Amino acid sequence: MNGESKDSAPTPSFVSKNQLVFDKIPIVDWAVSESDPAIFYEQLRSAFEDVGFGMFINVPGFDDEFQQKIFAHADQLYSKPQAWKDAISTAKSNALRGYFRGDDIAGDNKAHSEGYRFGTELPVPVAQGDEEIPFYRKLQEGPNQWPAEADMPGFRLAIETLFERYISLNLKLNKHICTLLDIPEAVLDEYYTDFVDFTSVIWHYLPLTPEMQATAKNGFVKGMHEHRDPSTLYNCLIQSRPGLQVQNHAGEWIDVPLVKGGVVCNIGLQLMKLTGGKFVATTHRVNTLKIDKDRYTIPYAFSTRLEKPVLPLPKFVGGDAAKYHVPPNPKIVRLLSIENPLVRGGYARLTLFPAASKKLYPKEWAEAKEMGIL
Ligand SMILES: O=C(O)CCC(=O)C(=O)O
Ligand SMILES: [Fe+2]
Repeated sequence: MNGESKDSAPTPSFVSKNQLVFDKIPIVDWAVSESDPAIFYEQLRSAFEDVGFGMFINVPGFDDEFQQKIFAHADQLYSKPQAWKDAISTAKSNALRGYFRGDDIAGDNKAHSEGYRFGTELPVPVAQGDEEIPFYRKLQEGPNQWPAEADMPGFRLAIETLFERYISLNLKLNKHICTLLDIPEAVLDEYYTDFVDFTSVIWHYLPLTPEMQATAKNGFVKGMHEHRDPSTLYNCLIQSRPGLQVQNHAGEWIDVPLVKGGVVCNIGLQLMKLTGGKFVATTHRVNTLKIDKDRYTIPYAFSTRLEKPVLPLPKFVGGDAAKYHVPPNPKIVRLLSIENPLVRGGYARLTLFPAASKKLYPKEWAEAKEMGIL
């Protein structure tokens, strides 16, 4: 049994006393946000408080036709020869921008996926005098590696259009979250940088083969390891096929369905902390056993200010709102116990992209292994 499956087996201590044991992902209908706010906010509350995930429908700009065009670009990208993809490898970018494989790493961290990572277009950080640039800044700041336009006509424009639409969704969702929590919008704004700092990946999950099937443990073949999103308030994602699973508060894995034109949004650990546990960051994974054809997903999240410690807001101090939610994965508990938000954020990023970070940050990767967070 490998470490991952040991961690994913439900243990008797992982039973929530006060949290709804959900068996499906709530629908949040953006179309009723204006016509019937009471219904909308109840849907949003249930998604973020009871489950930690919502399937958002009727989000402007995310219709199925648009999403299919984006997935066609992803399909074209991943159909390119391996050497072409390796030419834009994350191995050339300290900020882990570009292409990487999740399956060229041995052991527990091997995942049946490849990815292409983006962030805010920024220069590589330059050291002043004899100052050392810390690893968490190197991981955060740098330029993207776009493919040549002639190789992938229209790709950059389409992906940047998607990012613009995600920005608009995030800005509106921030407002709705503040309304739901009954806090001024400025409170949330303080956790963001002055410019839009974001992280996004185009994931390609490889379809199940008999060889992969033979490695199944506890009904799981690793597309992505189980985790909670560490360094974001929340995350939004479009998907071309099912495969994502969310762990309910009794330890069972619930499939996230494919809803055409839907956007999956889930709470990250930062927002859980900020709300004293009122909003719940829920463990999730991608199970290749559920994937019979190539699956593409594109998550997108605003990054929070690296240096700003995230503590429960005054109205959530005391944990009255906090539900009893025992994190099931000891690796996540160890990650969360790192005090310094900068270092914790850096390690969090390493754990999300182990295949890419092992090569670029061997020292920090070995440390993370040693600390038991990888
Ligand atoms: O691709 C998916 O379905 C999940 C991705 C995810 O959980 C992540 O990027 O944090
Ligand atoms: Fe995630």
